[in-house]
Amino acid sequence: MAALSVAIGAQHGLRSSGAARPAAPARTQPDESLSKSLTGCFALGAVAAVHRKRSLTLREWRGERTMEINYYQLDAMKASNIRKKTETMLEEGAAVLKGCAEESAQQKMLLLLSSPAVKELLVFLVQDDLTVLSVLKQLKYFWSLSQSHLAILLERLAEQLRLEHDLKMPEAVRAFYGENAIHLEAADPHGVFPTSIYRQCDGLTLATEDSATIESVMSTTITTTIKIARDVLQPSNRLLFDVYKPLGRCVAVVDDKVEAHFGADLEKYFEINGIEFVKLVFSGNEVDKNLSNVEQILLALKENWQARHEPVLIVGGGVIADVAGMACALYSRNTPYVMLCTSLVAGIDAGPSPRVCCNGFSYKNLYGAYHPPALTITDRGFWRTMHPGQLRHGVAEIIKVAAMADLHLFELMEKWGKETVATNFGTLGGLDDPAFQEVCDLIIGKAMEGYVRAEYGNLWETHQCRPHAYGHTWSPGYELPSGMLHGHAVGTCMGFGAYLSYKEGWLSEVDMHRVLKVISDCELALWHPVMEDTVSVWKAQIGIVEKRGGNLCAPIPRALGESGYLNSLPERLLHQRMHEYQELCSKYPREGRGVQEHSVDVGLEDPMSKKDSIRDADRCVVTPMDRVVVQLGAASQSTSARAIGEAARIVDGIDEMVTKYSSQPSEALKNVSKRTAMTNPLWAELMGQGNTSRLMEAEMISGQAEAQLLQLLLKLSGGKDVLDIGTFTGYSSLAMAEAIPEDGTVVTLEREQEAKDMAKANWIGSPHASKIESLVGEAHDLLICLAAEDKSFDLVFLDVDKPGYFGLYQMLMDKNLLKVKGLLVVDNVMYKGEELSGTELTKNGQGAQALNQGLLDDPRVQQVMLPLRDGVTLVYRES
Ligand SMILES: C[S@@+](CC[C@H](N)C(=O)[O-])C[C@H]1O[C@@H](n2cnc3c(N)ncnc32)[C@H](O)[C@@H]1O
Repeated sequence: MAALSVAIGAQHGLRSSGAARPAAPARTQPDESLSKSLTGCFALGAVAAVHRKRSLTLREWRGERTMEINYYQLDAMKASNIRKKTETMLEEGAAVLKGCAEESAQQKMLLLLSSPAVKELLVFLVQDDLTVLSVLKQLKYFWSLSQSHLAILLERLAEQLRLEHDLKMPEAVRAFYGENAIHLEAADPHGVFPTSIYRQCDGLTLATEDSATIESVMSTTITTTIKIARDVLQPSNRLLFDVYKPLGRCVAVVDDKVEAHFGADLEKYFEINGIEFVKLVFSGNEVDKNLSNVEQILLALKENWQARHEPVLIVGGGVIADVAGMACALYSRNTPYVMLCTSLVAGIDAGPSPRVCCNGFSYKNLYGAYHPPALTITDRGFWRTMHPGQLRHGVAEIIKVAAMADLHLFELMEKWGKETVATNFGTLGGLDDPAFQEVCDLIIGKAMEGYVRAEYGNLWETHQCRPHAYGHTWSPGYELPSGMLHGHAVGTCMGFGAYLSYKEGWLSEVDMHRVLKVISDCELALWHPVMEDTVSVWKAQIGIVEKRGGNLCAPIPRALGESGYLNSLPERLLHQRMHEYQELCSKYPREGRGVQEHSVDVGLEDPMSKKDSIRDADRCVVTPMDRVVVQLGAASQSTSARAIGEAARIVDGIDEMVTKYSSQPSEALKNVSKRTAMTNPLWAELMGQGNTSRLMEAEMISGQAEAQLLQLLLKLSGGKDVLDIGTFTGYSSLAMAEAIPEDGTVVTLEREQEAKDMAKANWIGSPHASKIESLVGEAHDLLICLAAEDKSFDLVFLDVDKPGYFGLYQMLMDKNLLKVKGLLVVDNVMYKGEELSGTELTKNGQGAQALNQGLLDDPRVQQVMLPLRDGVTLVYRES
């Protein structure tokens, strides 16, 4: 109903906000089907309003099947008031429609909106009784899409009436609705200027009289709909039509593998329905579930002028649901999306999940947000193209819900589990058996309902009584090393949980075996040899206790279909129970092993082979110490993330400590900071290439400690003619300029004009800036010029591309650019510890090594290498 108010506001030029676009994409013309559906929509609203049962199923009303929804009980008085008004409106509306049967849809709508009974009801709903409005909003979102989209259609129609047709709304009618819109600005801004029709927020703010203390309590309402449907891509199917037709277009993020099978069907659907379709295809592979993929999606959305109120359509399985859902959470801080699930796991678990996420630095789901879809559609028709092994492992998620929360579903799985697996859930067999088809839908619907009931009631995961974590307590310790598909790992852990429940005296022995049997019947694993390493399983338990806020809180069935939580399992007992459980599994078919239980068995890569070393090595290695951390992580995959994080903290701490206990830089030098560098396009360019800010900071800016060293060396030596090779931010030039006498000079060389300009800007304000002479060009060419001018220097700081180091050094020596008794300071001589690690050297590593060796071989110099940051060598020229 909030959107209905928008429709009314739109008559008066009050527009709902959306992203500005260069040119508005062509919008859909309202068609005749609109006027046909009008009467139905009004009737739907009427029945909803007066229906006083606590629960109502759509099946009762429209003969379709959907989940049962609980509604608020309406106050009898309000209901009868609405009923009266609605009946009057229906009568009057029907008469209006009858009297203008030959008119256009626009004309019909105009007449309807002008009718006194319609006007009265619409305004009554939003103005006189906001409680009822909120109830109707629930009904709108949870019951019938056609009703909710009436509101959007009204807005579009009103806009078109105003802008594109000669049909003018009479002033009196416009004024009537206009007054209502003005009222709403104060009473319910969501009703007149919404940016989202799926979310609302409210806040209660209290303050002391002097406003010195302000307390606020905020609340959020998120609405969502879940549909189990068939033939969603049949052009006659209304589900996607109802969302996107009123908007005029659909921007979709599609999994690349789904695109191969269903891309053409998707295009056809939107084409036949006259809806502009923008298809963005992205990888749905676990290995690509990273932040840069999220960024790519964000960019694609921006390039297509995605507005924050248009739901993005996400088509695919669990990975694309996570990654594209994450992009939607970030895009304009929160953009709605519709999830069209094409895999079993997505269809009952990841798809409607309120959690969206991506991996980072090799940690699974390091980044994430809570952002449920506005609409989730599960159509098992898509599963016919799934690899049977992929489908099978998804079944574990159904058993999980069944054992923990739904005995009826559990019994269905006992009876039909085998057959659903064998037929890809009725898509590769059993097609001509309507009863079996019904069973398949029922199983999916029930599993979905269980999931939604548990997860949406604990949206922010603010407590750990999560039945859905059944099968996820100990398996994280061995899933990755085993190479098992997730569902099989969950299967083993569910079996173990059922055994623990039996040992606790919760499940009877018979029921415990029922759980094990259903897992086994569905050809999922109960046991895997990797579990013999019970020490790893214990480590996993420690990790999970940490994750669950200090509690084990392991979900296991208390009875079949009922959740319980085990909060204590001492180490010795865990080892013992694991051995007992192994023995138990050995008596099951296949000795408890699953069918096609490994990722490689279903054509996927072994996740271990793709598991990049612990901290995204290439990006994080800046200094030799960084290399130590990476080696530590790579040495043992079982090294806990915490230990590696601790090592990283110490390594980072070394730099911090050196900085802390060295003399502090001048204010001018402080200004030449990382932030200054970040404003430069060079920074953006390097970031675009995937470098991190840490890399930029450490590699490109001569750090504070090095600057202090340069200053001390100059003060000690009394040098006043200085050459700085590699200007970049100008930090080292300015540091050295500060340390030389008034008549001293720093000549600084840089290949990039942009860097020179940035450095110059950074020196403004320093009284020492006048000592700096800045030259642009290749260092090699500029050295030739300087030599031709007979220039020579007391101190040279060399800090450019490493492959050129040795050649430049030879020029400095051979052309006497470095004075005898002068000092050369060279940065990055350890080059990220490449030589130390014994790995193949990069060109930069080779460049640093060539210089190091060249210095050793040159009798004219004496040098010392200092392990400061990335290694600094001091070279004294003796002859
Ligand atoms: C490591 S940064 C220098 C950092 C600088 N000392 C500071 O304090 O910000 C290296 C700079 O040298 C420049 N450069 C690299 N190779 C060069 C070459 N062969 N000739 C001239 N400039 C070069 C790069 O463009 C970059 O700006």
